[in-house]
Order: sequence, then C-alpha cells, then structure tokens
Amino acid sequence: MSTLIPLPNKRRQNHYAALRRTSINSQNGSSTGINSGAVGYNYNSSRASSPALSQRSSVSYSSINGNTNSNNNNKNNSDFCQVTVRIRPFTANEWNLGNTIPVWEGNEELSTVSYSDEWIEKSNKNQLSYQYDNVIVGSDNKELYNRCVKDVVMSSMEGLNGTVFAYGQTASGKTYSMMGVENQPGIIPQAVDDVFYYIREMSKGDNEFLLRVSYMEIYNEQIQDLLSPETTNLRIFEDRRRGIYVSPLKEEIVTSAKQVMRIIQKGESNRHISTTDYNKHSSRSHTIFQMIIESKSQSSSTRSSKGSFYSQKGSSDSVKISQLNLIDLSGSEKATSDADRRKEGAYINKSLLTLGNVISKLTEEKRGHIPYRDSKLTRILQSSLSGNAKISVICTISPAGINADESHNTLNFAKRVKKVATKAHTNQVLDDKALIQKYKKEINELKVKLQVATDMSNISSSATSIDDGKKEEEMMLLKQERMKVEFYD
Ligand SMILES: Nc1ncnc2c1ncn2[C@@H]1O[C@H](COP(=O)(O)OP(=O)(O)OP(=O)(O)O)[C@@H](O)[C@H]1O
Repeated sequence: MSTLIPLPNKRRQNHYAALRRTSINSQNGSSTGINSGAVGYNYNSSRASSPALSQRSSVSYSSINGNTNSNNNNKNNSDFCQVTVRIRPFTANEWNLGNTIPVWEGNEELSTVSYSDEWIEKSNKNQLSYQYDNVIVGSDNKELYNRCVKDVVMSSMEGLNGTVFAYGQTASGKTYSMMGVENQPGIIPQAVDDVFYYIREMSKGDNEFLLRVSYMEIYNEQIQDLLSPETTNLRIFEDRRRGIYVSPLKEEIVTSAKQVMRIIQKGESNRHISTTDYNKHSSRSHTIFQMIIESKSQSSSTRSSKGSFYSQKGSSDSVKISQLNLIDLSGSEKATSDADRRKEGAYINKSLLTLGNVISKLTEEKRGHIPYRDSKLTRILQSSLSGNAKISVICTISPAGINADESHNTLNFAKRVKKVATKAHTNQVLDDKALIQKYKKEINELKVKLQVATDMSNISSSATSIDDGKKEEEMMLLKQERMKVEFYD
C-alpha cells in the first residue's frame, strides 16, 4: 500500500501523472478485463428505442394516474434518488416451462411498467400500471448505465457520496446489471472506467486524486472481506469523523481501471455463489464494492508574495472525500429444495425484509425509530438511506407468469423507495480522515526529522570548536527554522 503513496512532492506528482496516463490507456479499450472495449462515454446518451416502446405506446396515461401521485410528489427528490425498473427478457428456462406470455411490459418513454394486454386478457385482470424515474427493457447495460447511474458516479467524483444498488427476486438480473457479461459490461466496470475517464478528461489536471477500493460480502449475516478472506471478525463501527464503517477491511489504493477490475475478479472468486432451483449461478450474499475518492485542487492554495500561506475562496487546505457504493443484493426467493440454500435464503429474506421495513419507516411522516441495526445490510447502508448520498436503485424483474407475484413485490418496493428523501452534500474535510492529507503531513514530519538529523550530524562532525551550549542553541534554531519552512511549504 505505501509504495503507491506519494513520498516527496515530486514523486507524488509522478504518481498522479501515472494515474492519468493509465486511464488514457483504459479508454483505448485495452484495460478492464471484463468489459473488453464495450464501454462508451456518451454524455448525451439518448434513450434507445425498444420493441416494447412501440408495443406499449397504447397505454393510456389516465390508467396510471392512481399510481403516479407519490412519484410526482417526490419530483424534487429525483435528483438525489433515482428509481429504475429493469425488465429482463425471458430466460431459456422460462420459455421451456411454457411461460411465454409477458405479465409485465415496460414503456421506456413514459417510464411505466404495466400489465401486458395478453396477460389482462388471459387472467381477466384490470389494467395496472406504475411509473418510475426510469424503465429499461432488455439487455443493453450501456443504456442502463448512462440513464440511471452515470450521474451518481460523476457526482461522487465531485465529492458527493453515491450508492447504487440492485434489488429483485432471484434470477431477475441483478448481477447481470451490476457486473454484466463479457459483451455487456455492467454498472461496476462502466463506473470504474468512468472514474478514470473523469480523472483524465474532466479534471483537466487541476485536481489530485487518490482512490481506494474495498470489496465485501454479507453472507448469512456475517461480513467477509472478499479481498482478504482470511480476515475474521469484521464489525461495523460508527464514529463522528468516519461515519459508519467496517473494520478491519482491506483497502487497496488503485491507479488504473485495469487494476480495479483485477481486484474485483480476485474478490469475485471468493464470493458465495451456488446453484439454486431458480438460478444456476445464484449470489448467496450481498456484495458491496466501495470506492473512496479523495480529491484536492492543486490551485486551491497559493503562497503570497510575503511567503505566508493563504487560501482561496472555499479552499483552505481541504480535501474532498466521497464514497461510491456499488451493491449487488442477493435475491429474495421462494423456498428451495436444498437445506443449505434454505438456510441462506432465510438470512437473505430476513435482511431484505429489514431493508423494506427501514425504507417504509423512512417514508413515514413521523419517522420514529428506524430499525437500521436489525441487519448488517441496513446498518452499512444507513448513511446513504438516511440522507447523505445520491442513490440509484435498480429494481430488476422477470416478465414471466411464474414470477408475477415476486415481480409485483419488487415493483411495490420500488414505489416505496421513491418516497425516501435524500439530500447529498459535498464532503470537505480538513482533518486527517483524508489519506492525502494524512500522508502529506506524515511526509512533511519525516522530512523535517531527516533534515534535522542530517544538520545535527553535520554540526557535530564539523564544528568541534563550538562549545556545547552554543551547539545546542544552534540546533534548536535550525529545528525551528525547518518546521517553519515545512509549514509554509
Ligand atoms: N437484462 C438481461 N438481459 C439478458 N440476460 C439477462 C438479463 N438479466 C439477467 N439475465 C440472465 O438471466 C440469468 C439470471 O440473471 P442474474 O444471475 O443476473 O440474476 P440475479 O438477480 O443476480 O440472481 P441471484 O439473486 O440468484 O443471484 C443469467 O443467466 C443472466 O445472464
């Protein structure tokens, strides 16, 4: 870890320059392992049209009025909390079971999810429709990222905390959305590429960045460090300066998208994944990939002509620090045939139930006690849910009839999340919570010590004629002088 931490100023500059250089390579498609070149940076991405769009253009707007009030009431909140419903295509398994009539259909233009006409006809139900911030139909992860997540990632580069999580029934497409597949990189690899893109393109060399990543899972209510599986006894702590954090958790300092993806792949190999009745590769744990972004403006402080240190507006010697949490929840599920899977399922369902309860409480006018501590997941998500973060929630559903009820539960969950009010603010820190600050301080202290030691040894070896008292006085003056220089440096 320390090898990457800049030591003398010059080395530190090289370190950040290297970081910028490496990100250029990653943009040329040579970087991240999983997303071989498929990521683009279209800041003006337009909504892709989909077959479902034309199919559902007949949905009458009046039919959804009953369900859109809460959404409209929270319009001001949508900058901070974006709720997306993603409907995946049918899987081969669903086709084989003869579930070919879609229950739910999405209209990307109206951002609605509704019963399909075929389903209404078959089941003799009334039309039902919900509206969200975004509705995404199909397999295009780039569209998902650009429309629903990019803004959160970009904001985290500006110092706002960000949290993105995927919620949905087992096999509904959470991992597909978060991690993706080879030709459709998901949210995590795209976010990682974007972070390095931002450092290269957007900061125009004005800022220094220091990035750290960690990767953990919550399995059967135990926290495990995916980057250091041998570490035991990870616990959640809270203090005024650091907020809520897990310790001891390995954090790796990273300098390129490629390196981050290697770290993620290493972490992935330690995850709990099993075959269930519903999904061949079912995630049995919630995973939290966290990036901690520190940035410091190079022009934020200047030395006056008199040599004193003064700060420009709003800068002082402050460092912006923010967290980006990318979370793949395990899926709620019906009882499965295997005993171990049933036990895991019970833990999963309990923590998701707590998440639902917490969110319900947060939407009540008189909030009262909010049971964050009832599960590790809600405790870790506490600061994001209770205020200080931009959130994007991706709720994934299957269109098939066998999953109709679970999909409906997910749609109701998405509706409730929409009512949670969050307001993120930039985190400026002036203390040694920020590593940049902390290391800089340590480096300066070491430099002073080294210089004083060198000076003292020079004095004692050369000036044999100086009497002891004078020597001591001279050394004191030297030390003070060094401290002063370092302070203004
Ligand atoms: N939008 C999509 N487009 C194409 N295929 C998808 C999509 N979403 C999911 N799939 C496929 O469906 C299957 C199940 O998806 P995935 O593993 O992502 O589900 P999950 O919600 O993460 O499940 P679990 O909670 O059990 O881990 C996978 O084979 C995946 O590739």
